Amino acid sequence: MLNKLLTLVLVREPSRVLLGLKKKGFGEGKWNGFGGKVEPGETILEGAKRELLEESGVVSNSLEEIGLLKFEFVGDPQILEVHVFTSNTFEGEIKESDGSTRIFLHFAEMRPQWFYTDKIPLHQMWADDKYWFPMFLKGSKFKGYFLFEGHEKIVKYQLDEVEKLNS
Ligand SMILES: CNc1ncnc2c1ncn2[C@@H]1O[C@H](COP(=O)(O)OP(=O)(O)OP(=O)(O)O)[C@@H](O)[C@H]1O
Repeated sequence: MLNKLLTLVLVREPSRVLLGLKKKGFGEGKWNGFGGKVEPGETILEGAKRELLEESGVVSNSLEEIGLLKFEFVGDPQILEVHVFTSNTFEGEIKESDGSTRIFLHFAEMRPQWFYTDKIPLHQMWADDKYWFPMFLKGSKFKGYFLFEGHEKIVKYQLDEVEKLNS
C-alpha cells in the first residue's frame, strides 16, 4: 500500500511559533502546525503552501522542508508520511481569534495562535511532537518513525537528526 502523503507547516519567528487548534477531523482538539493531504496533481510543496493558506490565511514563498515523519497505527496498514516544513516569512494576515474574526473562526477548521517557544502546548499536541519539536526549534532537520496504539500512546519510535532530507 502506498503511503498517505501529508504536510505540516510551522511558521516561526525567532521566539514564537504559529500553531492552530484543530477543531474537527483527525487530531481534533490538538494544537498542530497547518497541513493536510497532498491532492492529486500538486507537489508536496504546493500542498503545504495551499493548506497553510486555507487554514491560517497566510502565504509563504519560503517554505523549507525540515522533517520527514512516518506514522503507523496498530491494526491499520496505512502509513502516514508527513513532510514537515518551516517558514520564517509570510504574506497576508493570520486568521487569529480576536475581535471581529471570532464568529468567522467559529466555523474554521483551525484556530491559529502564536506560542512562545518556551510555552509550546506539548500536552495538547500529538505525542510524537515532544520528541521532534526541540529539534525543529533549534533548527535541525530530522527523520522519524512512530508506531501508535490509539491516538495517544507511542509503543515504538525512532528519530534521528539529519544533515539532509534526501527524499
Ligand atoms: C500521528 N502523529 C502526528 N503528529 C503530528 N502531526 C500529525 C500527525 N498525524 C497527522 N498529522 C498532521 O495532521 C494533519 C491531518 O490533516 P487532515 O485533517 O487529515 O488533512 P486534510 O485537512 O487534508 O483533511 P480533510 O480535508 O479534512 O479530510 C496534517 O497536517 C498532518 O500532517
